[in-house]
Amino acid sequence: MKIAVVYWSGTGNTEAMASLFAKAFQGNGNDVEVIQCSDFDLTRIPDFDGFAFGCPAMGNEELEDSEFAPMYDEVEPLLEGEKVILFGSYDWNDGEWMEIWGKRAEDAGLNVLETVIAKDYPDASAEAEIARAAALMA
Ligand SMILES: Cc1cc2nc3c(=O)[nH]c(=O)nc-3n(C[C@H](O)[C@H](O)[C@H](O)COP(=O)(O)O)c2cc1C
Repeated sequence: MKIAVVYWSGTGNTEAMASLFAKAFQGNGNDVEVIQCSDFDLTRIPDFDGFAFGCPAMGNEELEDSEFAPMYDEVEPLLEGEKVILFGSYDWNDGEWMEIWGKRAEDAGLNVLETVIAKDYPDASAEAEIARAAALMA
């Protein structure tokens, strides 16, 4: 498969998760492109068979609103039935933003294979969770 890993990261934690996803996808024999969200738009969708979108909890349990959310709002309606994994880092809450995001994506008809969250920088257990989730993209 050709997989796009599309992410936003302010302080590098979600970026580290994106790198771990890329490594895991590649280890499973996929072609991977890691793309900053501002470089991704709807014209790129046909290039890929699967998508991993990464964004930390921002605002008040929200997606980052200046770069990630505008991109995601544009592409989500065009991803019906597509395989996606959603991931991101958080800190002081309990991951509610990802529950909201996952439900939103399912309601839009995306095939959400898994959601993965990491508190701050991804630790060894987050890395294992990423490897397990990445194997679902097949
Ligand atoms: C403006 C701002 C808003 C945030 N809002 C939340 C939040 O609503 N819930 C939460 O658990 N963490 C929140 N955080 C913490 C970040 O999600 C956390 O630091 C995360 O690891 C950042 O990921 P990054 O390094 O990929 O930018 C916020 C951080 C910032 C700077």
